[in-house]
Amino acid sequence: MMNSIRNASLQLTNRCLITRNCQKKDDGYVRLFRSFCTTTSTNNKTGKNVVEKTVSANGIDFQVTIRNPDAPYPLLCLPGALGTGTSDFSNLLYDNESVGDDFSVIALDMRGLGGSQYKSNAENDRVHRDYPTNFYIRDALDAAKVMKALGHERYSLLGWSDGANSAVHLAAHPDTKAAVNSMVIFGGGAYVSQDDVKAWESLRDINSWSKTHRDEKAKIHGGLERLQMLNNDATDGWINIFQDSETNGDICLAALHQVDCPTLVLHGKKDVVCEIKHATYIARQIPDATLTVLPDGKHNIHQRYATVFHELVGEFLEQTMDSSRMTLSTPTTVGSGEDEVSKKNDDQPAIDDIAYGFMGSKALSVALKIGVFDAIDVVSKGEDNAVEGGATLNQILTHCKVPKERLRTLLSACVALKLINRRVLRGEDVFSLPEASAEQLVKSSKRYWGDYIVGQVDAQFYVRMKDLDTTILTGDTSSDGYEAWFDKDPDAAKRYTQAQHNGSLATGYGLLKRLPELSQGEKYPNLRMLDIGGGSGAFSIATARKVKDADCVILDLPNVIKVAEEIISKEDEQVRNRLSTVALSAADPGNWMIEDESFDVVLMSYVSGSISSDALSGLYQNAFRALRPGGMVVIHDFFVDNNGEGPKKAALWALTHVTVNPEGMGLRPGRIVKLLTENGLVGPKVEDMIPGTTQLIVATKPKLA
Ligand SMILES: C[S@@+](CC[C@H](N)C(=O)[O-])C[C@H]1O[C@@H](n2cnc3c(N)ncnc32)[C@H](O)[C@@H]1O
Repeated sequence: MMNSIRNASLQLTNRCLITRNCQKKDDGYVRLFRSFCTTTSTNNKTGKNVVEKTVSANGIDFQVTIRNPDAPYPLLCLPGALGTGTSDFSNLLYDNESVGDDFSVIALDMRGLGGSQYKSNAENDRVHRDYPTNFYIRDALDAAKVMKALGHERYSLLGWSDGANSAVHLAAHPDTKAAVNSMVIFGGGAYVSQDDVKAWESLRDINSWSKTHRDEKAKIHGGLERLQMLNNDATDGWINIFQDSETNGDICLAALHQVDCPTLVLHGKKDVVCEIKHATYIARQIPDATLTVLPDGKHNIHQRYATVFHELVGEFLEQTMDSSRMTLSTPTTVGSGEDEVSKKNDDQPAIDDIAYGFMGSKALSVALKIGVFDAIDVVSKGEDNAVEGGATLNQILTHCKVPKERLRTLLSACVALKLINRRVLRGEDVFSLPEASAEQLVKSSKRYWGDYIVGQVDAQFYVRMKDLDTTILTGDTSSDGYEAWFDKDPDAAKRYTQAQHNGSLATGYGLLKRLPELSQGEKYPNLRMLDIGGGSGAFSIATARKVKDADCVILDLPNVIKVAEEIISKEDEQVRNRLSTVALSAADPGNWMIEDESFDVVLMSYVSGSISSDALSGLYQNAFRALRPGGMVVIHDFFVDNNGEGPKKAALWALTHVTVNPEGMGLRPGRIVKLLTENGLVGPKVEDMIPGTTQLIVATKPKLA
């Protein structure tokens, strides 16, 4: 992943032109160009003006190859691992149809590679290509310095594979981001996993690569021996990023959130070197990003589909070249053929669905309350039921005590909403449940979460949403935050907490599956977890049930803790004994009563949006204190993507939450990642939890040096 060598069968372009400006020696190359900005000019076969320059920056003589050096808009191109400017971007540099004559394509050889192998002002003093854990950032800062030396204050960026990762850092770093007008990245990855480590190890020996690929790279790097050495170092470097407790697998996770230039993420759907999930992830985390997928593309889309690639990149650069910001967001898929560029039109809003949405929500909660779904389930499973797999209106009536005509109207609404199916049998309506309703809306089902819909969504938030207009305008609510609400109204605390329980229990089991390190015992042999804003204790209960010897502390407001204790008391003794509670407000960071460095995991599920944004940093600081070195913070919540466009459910939940906590933060991963890293946590990773609804952020407290 993240490098052009992982896929040994990768088809390389045959236009590796690096040797044109280097004299080959037995161990590699010696420089032809020594002084700052030495230039040699070539008119290649296309008639385009391509020059090579040596530029001194950060004590190294870097080689750049530039197409159209006098064009007004510079585009800095960063190659993949063990690639060079000319080997990786020969199409952009030399094709007749590239990205347009307004752009000056500047392809850089990274330090220690290709033509950038010598220190400035020192005869034949070689630069060793090493891979410290911050090498992506170092490459980014090198590249920015080169552009400065070339006189470019502002430019666009294009990065492939490892070069994409460095491009992200360049566009995110506080010292360099102002220079970046827009960015195109493809084939890059955001993080390293154990699977990546295995894959890299399997390709450490260059004899495992295809001969063509090995020979191409050997030609660039001065022979097989040096190539093997470089590949050993690169492989160790990538693996170190995974193993190091500071980076913790973070290639550019935290940096993504700091990128604020318009970004085009391109990816080949069939890329096995860097899977499409990285591109999807990156496009969601960069606030102003759009993702375009080439369905048949692999890792080398810029070579295999050069024409389409140039069109897409050229169009994007043209739209962003005057640095007027544009909003790009809709993921698009383009045809695999070069003539098939087609983009989806933006969907139009379903205004009537939105306007009538409250009616559907109410239909669902009333149907739950009067037991319509349970009735259909019971009747259709009854042995003496003459209507196979369903229930008639009269049969439902025997369970739901409401007048027939009104029940019929309610059933019609539910059928229209697809909550219930209708068919006609012997002239009579027969109602049945679609799979989702049977699973989620019938009380006896394991995945039932109707309590939450009725007890929280309908009884509490539906009512509060009536005041949203006032709250948005003035910040006034019927109670000021959860603390005041639940202190004043213990019944509300009880109802809210009970309603949450079932749904959160299921999510708690889901979390254990998602984060196997919680349950496998290797990382945390006697897991100790602090569950801040733990509510009913659902996540802790799920953990204590599933993880032998796990010990969980549930922290919440006093009236909530009373309910949690009731719920815990119903657990088996061996589970109950490993659950304890603390009644405390997490919104008061100064009044923290938790022992330092006593937990492996601090969980905050649906809490970050429940307290005022002013208190959030203090809460994360306390979470950091509570963790042992190597321990992790797990934040689960409704996050709106950094670009503020959705997911819809998260965006609507955030709005609803304003009616309880008007001083709360509109949660976006980037904002939370920033707060976590400011409070000392490292390697933050964001991923989906409940698809389209909630996300998870995991970050680690570094181990002691
Ligand atoms: C939506 S519930 C989530 C409960 C639980 N974490 C779960 O996911 O099931 C939010 C919880 O945050 C708690 N909470 C809100 N403000 C709090 C505060 N200042 N201190 C402690 N807990 C708080 C609420 O009482 C409530 O239990």
